[in-house]
Amino acid sequence: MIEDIKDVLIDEMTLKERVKDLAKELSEEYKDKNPLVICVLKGAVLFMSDLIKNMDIPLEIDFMAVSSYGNETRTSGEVRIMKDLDKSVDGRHLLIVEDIVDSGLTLSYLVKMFKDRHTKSVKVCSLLDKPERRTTNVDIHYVGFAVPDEFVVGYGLDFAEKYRNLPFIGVLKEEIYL
Ligand SMILES: O=P(O)(O)OC[C@H]1O[C@H](OP(=O)(O)OP(=O)(O)O)[C@H](O)[C@@H]1O
Ligand code: HPA
Ligand SMILES: [Mg+2]
Repeated sequence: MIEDIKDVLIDEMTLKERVKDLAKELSEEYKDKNPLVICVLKGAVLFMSDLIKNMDIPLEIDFMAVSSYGNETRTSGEVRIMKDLDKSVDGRHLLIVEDIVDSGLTLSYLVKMFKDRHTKSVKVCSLLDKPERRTTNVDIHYVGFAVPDEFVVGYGLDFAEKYRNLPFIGVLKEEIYL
């Protein structure tokens, strides 16, 4: 797989350090709120796991699967709920954990949906933010790293379900997807 990577954007050590810093900030913000921390599958699964391991506060977790990219490198423009939450969000402080915000479509859809479900608060933590690609405005309260307008993979992020298990964030060679 490494031969498909044009360059390593964020290495494993840098990821680990930044995730620890984010976890510290979030622990402060949510120490008395028993947040429901929602992992947006599949891409956020590695980030979520490392993040909550470093959060030394009471919290609960749940999972949501949405899909908008399928096997492409551009959003389909349509967000599909593939798996909804198991738990009620009524009166809860929600923290949505994402791997990347690109066009903003996925997240804006989720935030609106949760705000309509009588939550106490809804905030967002995304490992990556790709501001150059934004087409739908959405607040991201905690960001790991801003990335350039390149298709990135690794640490949970995929292209056609591949590369999620790379331990770093890398830029995929164009010839792989063009
Ligand atoms: O800001 P957007 O343009 O909506 O892109 C961001 C979304 O796209 C990816 O999900 P994908 O649809 O690839 O599903 P996956 O997490 O299972 O890979 C990524 O995990 C985000 O959820
Ligand atoms: N990589 C992987 N999945 C994505 C990306 C990306 O750069 N942008 C939106 N979903
Ligand atoms: Mg994906």
